[in-house]
Amino acid sequence: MAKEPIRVLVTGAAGQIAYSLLFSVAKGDVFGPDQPVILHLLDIPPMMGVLEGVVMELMDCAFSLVREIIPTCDEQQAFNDIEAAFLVGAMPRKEGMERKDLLAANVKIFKSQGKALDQFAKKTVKVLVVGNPANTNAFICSKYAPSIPKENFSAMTRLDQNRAQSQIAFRLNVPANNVTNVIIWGNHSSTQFPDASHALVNVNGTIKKVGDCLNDDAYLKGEFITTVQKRGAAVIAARKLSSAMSAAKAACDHMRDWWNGTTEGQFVSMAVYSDGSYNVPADVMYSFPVQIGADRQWKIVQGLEINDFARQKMDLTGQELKQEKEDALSVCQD
Ligand SMILES: NC(=O)C1=CN([C@@H]2O[C@H](COP(=O)(O)OP(=O)(O)OC[C@H]3O[C@@H](n4cnc5c(N)ncnc54)[C@H](O)[C@@H]3O)[C@@H](O)[C@H]2O)C=CC1
Ligand SMILES: O=C([O-])CC(=O)C(=O)O
Repeated sequence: MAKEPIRVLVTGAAGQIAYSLLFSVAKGDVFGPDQPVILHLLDIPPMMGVLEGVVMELMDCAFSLVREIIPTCDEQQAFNDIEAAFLVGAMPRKEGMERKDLLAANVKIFKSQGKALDQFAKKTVKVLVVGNPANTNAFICSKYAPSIPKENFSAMTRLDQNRAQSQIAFRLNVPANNVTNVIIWGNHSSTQFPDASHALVNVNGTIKKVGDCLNDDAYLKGEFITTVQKRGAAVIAARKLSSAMSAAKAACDHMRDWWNGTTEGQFVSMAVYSDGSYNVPADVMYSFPVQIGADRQWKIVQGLEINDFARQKMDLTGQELKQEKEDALSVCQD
């Protein structure tokens, strides 16, 4: 029997990331090749002309899964009855900025959209925040949507995970998906902790520890971490625009795994509501390794060994999240 269409929202729909993201969602890469979608596309009034062009192109792709396209600048219409939301719409940073410098400009968008989620979306909606500073925007969004479980909100650190996985895969000369279980801890910022100490690699059919194959502790504790931490800034310096194709790919990977579940024995990183696991701060959106079942509920992977090196890095990024949260709460009170 044919599936009923689901309503999927993409905000910032006239922007860079959405241009790649919409293609993949419409093609069936996220919700499955047999899942029809009704696309809700939100942007601000001055972008409605550009959005019209995006709608034309989506139509011209002749995707069979797209049942309806709703371009709008009205939050009620955008959030009405949605089952999944990609909250991308926000200002991107420019060269020389940290992502938290966007907080004052962007966090109010997520306060308003939290309220809209609360009022109009399905209570089971899965929300992925991409707009920066993503963790703290997701925290605010959830705070203003008290009728929706906190577990339904997440922020994107999958791009960091993909970057980390790819750095290792190129170094070991294996395909990117042969590397698994790299972890991103904490904030999607330059304090994040990319951790390869639990990572595995499939070498000609044999699963080995990445650390044993690379045999280069100095790299994994040094250049590997800083490359991933600074990759967003490096893309901006080169492109004069922030990453878009790779951000869209990561958003698809994140939502696909949330919707369909993770592969047995593997975990992925998502910034989710922290319960204080691993003694990191609670009540912030902290990126953890998670596993997801067919019920679409994520669970933080427990019991991983944390050494002193990791402890210090996990604490540092946790402190930054606590500070960002305080700053965001005071912006929202204005
Ligand atoms: N979490 C992550 O890994 C990543 C996050 N980002 C962030 O994603 C965000 C979007 O990036 P781009 O698409 O490159 O930016 P962009 O500037 O190309 O597009 C953003 C779009 O959002 C729209 N917008 C602004 N306010 C809005 C509102 N209240 N409601 C709906 N739409 C609104 C703008 O009009 C624009 O069309 C930025 O904050 C960027 O820093 C980017 C890459 C990776
Ligand atoms: O660096 C930026 O501002 C955009 C972003 O979040 C990333 O590429 O990771």
